[in-house]
Amino acid sequence: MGPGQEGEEGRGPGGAGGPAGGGGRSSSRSRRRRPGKSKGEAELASPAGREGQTPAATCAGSAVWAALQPLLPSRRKEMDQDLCTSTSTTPSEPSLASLLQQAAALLYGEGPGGLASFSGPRREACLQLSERICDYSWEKLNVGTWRDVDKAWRRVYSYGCLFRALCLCRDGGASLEAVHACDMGLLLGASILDNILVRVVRVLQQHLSGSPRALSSGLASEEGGWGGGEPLRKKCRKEWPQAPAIKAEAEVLQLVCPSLEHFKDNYLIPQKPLILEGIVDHWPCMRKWSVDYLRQVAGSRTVPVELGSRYTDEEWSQTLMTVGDFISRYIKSEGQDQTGYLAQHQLFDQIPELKDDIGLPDYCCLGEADEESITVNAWFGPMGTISPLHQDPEQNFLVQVMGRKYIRLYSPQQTEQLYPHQGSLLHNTSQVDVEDPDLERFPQFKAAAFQECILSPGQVLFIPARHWHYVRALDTSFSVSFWWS
Ligand SMILES: O=C(O)CCC(=O)C(=O)O
Ligand SMILES: [Fe+2]
Repeated sequence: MGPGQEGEEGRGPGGAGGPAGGGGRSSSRSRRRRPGKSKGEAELASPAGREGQTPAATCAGSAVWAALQPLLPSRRKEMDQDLCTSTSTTPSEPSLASLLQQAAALLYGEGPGGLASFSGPRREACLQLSERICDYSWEKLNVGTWRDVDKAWRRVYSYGCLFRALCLCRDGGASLEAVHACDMGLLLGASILDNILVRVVRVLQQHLSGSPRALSSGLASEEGGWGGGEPLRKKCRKEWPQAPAIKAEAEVLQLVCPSLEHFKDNYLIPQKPLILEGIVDHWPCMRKWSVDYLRQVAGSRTVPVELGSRYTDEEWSQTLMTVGDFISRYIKSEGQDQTGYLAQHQLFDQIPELKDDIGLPDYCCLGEADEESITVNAWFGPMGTISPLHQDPEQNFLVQVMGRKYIRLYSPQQTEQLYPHQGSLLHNTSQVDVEDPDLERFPQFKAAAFQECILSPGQVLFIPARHWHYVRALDTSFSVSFWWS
């Protein structure tokens, strides 16, 4: 989970948590393990991809190091204090605390040179330690369900990733491996040193040379428990009728910029769905974002991707890959018979450049909780992604930025007719395939009252808390959801 990605809700079983930065949805498969030390990781750790020691590389290393140093605590003592907090709650692991202290000692050095003189054998030794720290904490992250993983272990993992990234780019300059190390910390670790990994990766991005396309590939996707491996053969729903005919009597109402009062009295309080128009037209994403723009800004960043048509399928899994690879494999590739979905991911905490392109719907101020508690998720995928019928605990503004989505809504009063899965993991998900229901197994479903719409770019759907929603992308689509209370 990325910085601040503590929300454990969403489609899929709420509350199980998930490391993919994907909060609850990722957790929808908490029975799946997080990615093991993968082939991808092994490749990334191989010397080949690391810092060439050419004079040019060394020069690049000096420039990036000069930019990174101000981000780090200026004195080792400050880092030690933070390390102590990170390890104080880990179940007595003196050896690990000592590994962290040793890595910090190598980073800062004993002499007057301090951080500036971090190089050569000190860097080599620190790199080895960082890998041991990552491996050690990785094991801890992979035991039991994500929800039960001690946050202290996630902080330790972040430290391992930070040390690793610093070592990788010292001498050799910014590299994709270093960006990947930071992203792993952001996705699976917990915030350290006031979210330093976000700032480090921003500096690395600024120093990476090469075309965005070149930057977007070359990192192997994670394998292991999150899928990868055998490609799925399940067809996505490309053969579905593009846009279903919307029944006039079931269509969700649309209003252009209603006043806060009007929205509150007529939709929020009575918990009625509504499409709001004209409220996000001025957001930069509405004119800036395209598949190519996303590749340019985020191509080299590692993100969680869901593989398979829907998270309720047995074959469904999750993997990690760069945005660039995701776009090449699942968005741009023709005839891809497997669906990939960058779903329910707090991308904007991971990549603040993209956050600058979005805003916060004004109507969120009607909530009682403070702004910081609003969960903002990205949903980026090809035509045919499906979010099975499910409910979330909070109010939602689903902002459509690119492409269209077919959405079906059922009020919580209809719950019995929707046949939620039994048991705690998928209790917030219906067993019914909305567009192809098995009416013999689920006879009441036919009688359930619903509303529906095709959500187009610039439109914002208000989904009241606990309203059941089913979503199918009709085009390559990017939506941003705001969960608020
Ligand atoms: O767009 C989707 O696929 C699902 C969105 C969703 O479930 C949500 O925003 O809560
Ligand atoms: Fe949802």
